Amino acid sequence: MTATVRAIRQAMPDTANPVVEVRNLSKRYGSSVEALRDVNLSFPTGQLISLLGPSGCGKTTLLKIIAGLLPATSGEVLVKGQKVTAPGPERAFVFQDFALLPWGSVLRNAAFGLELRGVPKAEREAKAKHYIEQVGLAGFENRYPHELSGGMRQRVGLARALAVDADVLLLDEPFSAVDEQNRRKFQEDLLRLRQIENKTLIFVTHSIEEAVYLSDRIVLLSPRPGRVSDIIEPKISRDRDPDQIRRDSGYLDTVETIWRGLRDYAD
Ligand SMILES: Nc1ncnc2c1ncn2[C@@H]1O[C@H](COP(=O)(O)OP(=O)(O)OP(=O)(O)O)[C@@H](O)[C@H]1O
Repeated sequence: MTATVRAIRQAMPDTANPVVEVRNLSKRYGSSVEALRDVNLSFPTGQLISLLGPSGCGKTTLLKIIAGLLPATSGEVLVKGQKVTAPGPERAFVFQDFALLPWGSVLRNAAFGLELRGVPKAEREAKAKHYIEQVGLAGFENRYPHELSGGMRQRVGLARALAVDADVLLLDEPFSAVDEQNRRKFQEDLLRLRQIENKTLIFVTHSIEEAVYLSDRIVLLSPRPGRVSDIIEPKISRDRDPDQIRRDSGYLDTVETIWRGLRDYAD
């Protein structure tokens, strides 16, 4: 296949089949910090969408408001048409530090979201085992977090999020705490899981390359107060070798376009 990467700039986000809608969302911390201003977005079902923008532009704030972990100052978030007022079973949040229980085994940690929901032990462990296998940790069920590498801990966090069977996975810089090798491997795993699970994944990243490589859609936020400055859809045919994709001129052009847009905001 030729011309596999294409960047399309959209004047308006489309509204086809959105699972998450963000409407006129603004967020202030106290009276002095205006984190987000009038953000409007729609997140189509089954897509992988990244939030990209300069440090402090409100990416994590936006993710946490969608998760229901933080209240908006004004505006609203709808998930499957319902207004968000708190965390809910249709959303799972994967924290930057994976938030694992140090005293819990891999199995207990992966099943923890289900444990909180009161799912019986046998049922939650069967589900957790399935996802432990899916994320490549079969055989490590009885290990503890301190016995695992950063990349493996990250996988446990992902298994936990997958096990609760949420429609939307919210990932706050899921790749930041691991080395480059694990980062790339985890990226491939996310793409594979996305194909078989049909979840909507919304993730925060600082890496332009990563956003272009992984995303169906990239939301670019302006410096604080964060507003949507652009939405870019890198059209990538992922049936090729990852290295080939990363050498594709269209991929590189998209990275360059975004970099030029963000360069002025770099420290
Ligand atoms: N609890 C808080 N109280 C006051 N200000 C806050 C709080 N949380 C975040 N902020 C401020 O709000 C702004 C947005 O923060 P946020 O963490 O959402 O940005 P970000 O884009 O995720 O940043 P980074 O890329 O550096 O992780 C920043 O200026 C931050 O300092």
